[in-house]
Amino acid sequence: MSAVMAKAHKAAHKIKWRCFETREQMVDELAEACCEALMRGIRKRGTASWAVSGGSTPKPLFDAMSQAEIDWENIQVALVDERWVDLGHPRSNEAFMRAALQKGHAAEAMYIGMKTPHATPFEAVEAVNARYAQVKQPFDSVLLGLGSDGHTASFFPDAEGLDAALDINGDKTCVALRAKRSDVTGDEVDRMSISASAIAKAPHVVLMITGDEKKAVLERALAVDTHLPIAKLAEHVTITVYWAP
Ligand SMILES: O=C(O)[C@H](O)[C@@H](O)[C@H](O)[C@H](O)COP(=O)(O)O
Repeated sequence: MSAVMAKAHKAAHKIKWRCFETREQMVDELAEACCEALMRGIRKRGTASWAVSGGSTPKPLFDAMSQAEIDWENIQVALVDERWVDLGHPRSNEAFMRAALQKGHAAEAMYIGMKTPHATPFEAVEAVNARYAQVKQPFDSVLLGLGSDGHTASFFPDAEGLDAALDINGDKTCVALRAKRSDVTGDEVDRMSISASAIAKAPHVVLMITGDEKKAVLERALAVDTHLPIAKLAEHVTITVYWAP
């Protein structure tokens, strides 16, 4: 690749890498960065909001954050995205968030989930946006994850609703999607997600990933598979990647 092309490639996304030798080091640094972003929000406007993802990767970060002595009483913790299942379902992101984070000092925060009694997220989207209108916007910090299929938040490749979800000029905080069924989605193809435009307004957006496979997925998405949702989001949003083996 020529130097000019390499530069053009580089300019096409706004990803910053922070690579660590161990997961413990990564979690320490990321917890500090999230605390700083939330405290900055509190200093400026009295309250802060943190949008968090499900998945297995954030668990140690939630453990660390639950012990952080920050002003949790003035912090709202909301979901980045949700599978359209009830709180009692084993794959509920809200249940995971509450079990992993709503303890220790972080028990004092206010927690906001996405699921409503509506049959589908498309029917629920107005109600969920009304709920999220109570959450401080823009989010002071957004924690994203990455799937092996290149999805982040609930921006699944080829999902119904994906174009609206990725519209950087969109005016909705929350959007409904229906993913194509895959090994990654499992049965839960119906989704609610915060939108790319809501993520883009946040001053602190991080993507937490571990292991060589996820790193390779991200590198390939940014360089080759640029149609994948994570690459599309990174065209418009400055995202700091926290990676450890
Ligand atoms: O709603 C979901 O389907 C999950 O939350 C999902 O988006 C998850 O964040 C990624 O697939 C990464 O998952 P792991 O952290 O388990 O690898």
